[in-house]
Amino acid sequence: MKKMCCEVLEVMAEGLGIVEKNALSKAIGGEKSDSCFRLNHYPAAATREAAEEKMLVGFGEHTDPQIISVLRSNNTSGLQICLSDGSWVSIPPDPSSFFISVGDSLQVMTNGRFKSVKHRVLAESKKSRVSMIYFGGAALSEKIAPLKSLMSKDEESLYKEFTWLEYKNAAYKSRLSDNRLSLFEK
Ligand SMILES: O=C(O)CCC(=O)C(=O)O
Ligand SMILES: [Fe+2]
Repeated sequence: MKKMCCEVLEVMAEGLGIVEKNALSKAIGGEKSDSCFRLNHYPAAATREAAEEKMLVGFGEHTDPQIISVLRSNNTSGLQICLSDGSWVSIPPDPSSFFISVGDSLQVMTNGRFKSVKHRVLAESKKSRVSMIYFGGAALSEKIAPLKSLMSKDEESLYKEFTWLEYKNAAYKSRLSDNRLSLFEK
């Protein structure tokens, strides 16, 4: 999983025109990277009507605080992402693909060029959902800041300086749905 995260981040760095291939991936490639793996289980809604009528939330809306997340489920729907106009879009399950999302830390490292995606899970199916997610995070002491090699002349960081430990502590103290990055915006 870590290798896949690094490869995706290397492609993203290339797409941003950064010369140093591992400029983004080195934060999670090292031994001290604070990455973790999570399994979620969402029991099925009792009936399809219950799922449709009550819009049962299995995992409330949030952004992931780490750099990047890689997810796969047991081919069961439920995951939705929020578009910039506030509408929710269902992500079709795909047993042969990984779903990759940008976390808050990557938003900061790219000074807002990539945005962390707000998502949630609805228990909308009669089938129970199991998902597995690898969260690629930086070392606890690592400064999360825009990459110098990416910033144009006169461009300023949109964020205050903080370490991954500071952000993680703040994120876990806040409510899931809070815009947790706003605490660190300048
Ligand atoms: O279970 C899912 O599909 C998503 C869960 C999630 O967003 C998370 O664990 O951060
Ligand atoms: Fe998430």
